[in-house]
Parts: sequence; structure tokens; C-alpha cells
Amino acid sequence: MASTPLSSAGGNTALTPLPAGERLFGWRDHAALWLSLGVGLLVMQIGAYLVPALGTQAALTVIICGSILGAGLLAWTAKIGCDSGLSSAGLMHATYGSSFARLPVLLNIVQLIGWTTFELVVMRDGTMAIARQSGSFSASLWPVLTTLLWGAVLLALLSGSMVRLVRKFIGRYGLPLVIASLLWLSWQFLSKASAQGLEGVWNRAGDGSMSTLSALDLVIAMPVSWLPLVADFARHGRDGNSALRGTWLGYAVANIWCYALGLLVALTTPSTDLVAALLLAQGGLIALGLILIDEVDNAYGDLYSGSVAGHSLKPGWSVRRWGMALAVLCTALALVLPMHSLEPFLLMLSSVFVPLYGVILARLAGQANVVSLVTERKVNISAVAIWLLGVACYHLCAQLAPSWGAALPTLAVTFVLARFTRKLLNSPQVSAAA
Ligand SMILES: O=c1cc[nH]c(=O)[nH]1
Repeated sequence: MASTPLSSAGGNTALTPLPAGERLFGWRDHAALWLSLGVGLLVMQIGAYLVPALGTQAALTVIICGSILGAGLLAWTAKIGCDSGLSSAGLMHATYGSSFARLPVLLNIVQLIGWTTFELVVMRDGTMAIARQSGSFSASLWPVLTTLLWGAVLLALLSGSMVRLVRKFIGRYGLPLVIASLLWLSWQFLSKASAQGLEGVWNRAGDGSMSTLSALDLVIAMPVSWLPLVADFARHGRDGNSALRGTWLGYAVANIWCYALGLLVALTTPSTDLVAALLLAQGGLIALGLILIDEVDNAYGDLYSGSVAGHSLKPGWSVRRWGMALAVLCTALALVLPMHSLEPFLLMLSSVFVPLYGVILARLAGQANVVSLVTERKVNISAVAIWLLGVACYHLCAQLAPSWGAALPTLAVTFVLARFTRKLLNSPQVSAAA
């Protein structure tokens, strides 16, 4: 991070396009980054939530469709971020107006603090489980020390360059090891399914306690949770189309694989503890260890994006300073907060960010000069109104018609309304009257 002008320039670099010389990512870098960010224990955990509600085949169909759709949204946003060179905060300013955008930017920082804390807790618990399994230690102080250790790793990474981390480490070394772990675990649990009778596992029916569309919501919630971060990385890309292709491919493969692996573990293992189930697999200790290490880049990605967002609000603090402060805060939170259920947290975030990005995509996609919109007005009333309507729509759908899901109807409503009003506001008569 230190080597990018983001951290060194005096101005608000989150709200101006990244200079061409700083755009080094090709499609392989985007794909490696998003494959790596898409892999995680949390993702597998949500995959496991799909059963016994859904049958195996229905769950797999939902995983594939939801991942392609969700990763497509991510990729589309990546293209807008890369074409404009703006950060996520910049896209929010261009859509909602320079004063109002501070609210979604702040909400984004809050969600990123939440994600980083979750990731730290997951890394701590995973490390403790591995240590217990290998009989290494069990003293009550170890959870604190493990949390502090992971927090220190994040601080060390934040003092370096994000671009170098992605290109030199993740793409070259981190990803091959993670893919090898996933292949190994998939093989182990497929063998288990085969020993239990592949046909029985494949044809297992669901108990109907969750509708297909609600399950789709749960699958889409994961890629959607990355929407507010994607432009912060995509703006480092050389061109928008390769950002789109790389992000789509990388994230869709990771999401499908991890959700499906979580599903497979839940189908073949009675335990509800995913980490324990993974550890019991042959070679699970090493595979889980590598996946845990991969979890570091998720926490890092959250902090990096949170610090770009923070810098957009308070440019007097460099991106690096923001990163350090957020890392310390999240480590402290991970020490004191118990990890509650992830599902409500994810769905709550979706209710804010699905409509937020329905409006951003509708207003900015195909827009010739996104950068000029950043300072064009203080509050874009129509965009704000559609976003708030979208948040209400999400919760109403979830309450009144849960079987229809909430993410897709909300996305469709906000996108269509924002696109239609964009055309209307851009029409010559309205522009002349304005
Ligand atoms: O760490 C994570 C995981 C999912 N989504 C995020 O935004 N961050």
C-alpha cells in the first residue's frame, strides 16, 4: 500500500481517477485476486446452511445460478470502477451526490469493520482447532495471543503495497496452494459421499423449510457483500473488459466451489461444526491450515477497502494510516465480541447494498464521463429516494413474501427505477427545465 500514490498524495485520492501509471492489473491478476477472495471458511459455512432445507440437486442448481449472477454483478461494477479509475467511494459520490454519499461510505466502513472482525475470529478459532487437533496447546490465554498474532500479520501486510501483494504473492504462491487444498478436500468428501452411496446423496430431498429463491438470496449475498469493495481493486486494472472477465471468472469459480464444498460436507458429515468436520478428513489439518492462511487476504482486502473509504471521508489521514487504525480496532473487537450467527448479518448487509448497487449500476453503466459526476451535485434526490425505497422493498419482501426471495426483486426494482429516471432526467426537455 505504501507505494501507491493513494497513501502519499495530499489530496483526496479516493475521489479522483487512479493515474494510468498505477494501473498494473491484467485479467489474470483480477481473476487470481477474486478467486482468492472468494475462497473462505465463511463461504463454506453458508453453503452448509442450504441443507437440509433444499435437496442436493436443487441446492447445487441454486449455487451455480446464484454464483454466476452474483459474480456478474461484481464484474460489472469492476468494469465501471476500472473504466473510471474511481474507488468505491468515488462511485457512491458520482451516484448519490458528494454530500449524501458520505452516508453509504460510512455504512461501508462499518460493514468492513464487521467483516474484518469476523475474519479474525474465524482465523483465531480455526488456528485453535488446528492446535487442539495436533495436541499443541490449550491454555486459556492462547485465543488472545492467536488473535493478536493475526492482527499483527494484518498490520505488517498493510504496511506494504497492495498491488505487489496481489501480483507477487497471491497470484504466484497463495492461489496454487489454496486450489490444491480445495482439490484435496473435495476429493476427501466426494470419497466419503461415495462410501455412503453417491446416488442416495445426490437424490436426497430437502425438507422444504427454505424456498429456492430465499436460498438464491443466501448465495447471492456473498458476492453482493463484496460489491462495495470491488472498485477499490478494479481501478488498478489496465482495461475495463479484462477487469470484467477476470473478476467474473475468478469469483464465480471460487463461490461455486466453496458453497458446493460446504454443501458436500454438510451432506456427508453429521457434525454442524464445519471446521471440526474438515479437520477430521484425511490431511484436513494441512488443507485447513492453507485455507486459513488464504483467509488473511479477505481480512486484508476488507481493511484495504475500508481505508480507501476512510481516506475519502478524512483525506488528512493517508490510506496507510487508516488501514493501521482499522486493523487495531478490528483486532480489539475480535478480542471482545463473541461471533454470533453470520446469516442475519449477511442478509442485513444485503438489504443495504443490493439496492445501493442496483442504483449505482443503473446510473453509471454506459455513462460516458463518470468522473465529472463526482462533484456535480451535493445530493442526487432521485437516487437517494430509490435506494431508500429499495431497502424498504428488501425488508418487505423478506417479511411478506419470503418464498420470492428479496435480493432479486429489490435489485430489479431499483435498477429499473434508477435507469428509467436516469433517462427521464437526461431527456432534453428536463435538462432544459433544470
Ligand atoms: O471478508 C469478507 C467476506 C465476504 N465479504 C466481504 O466483504 N468480506
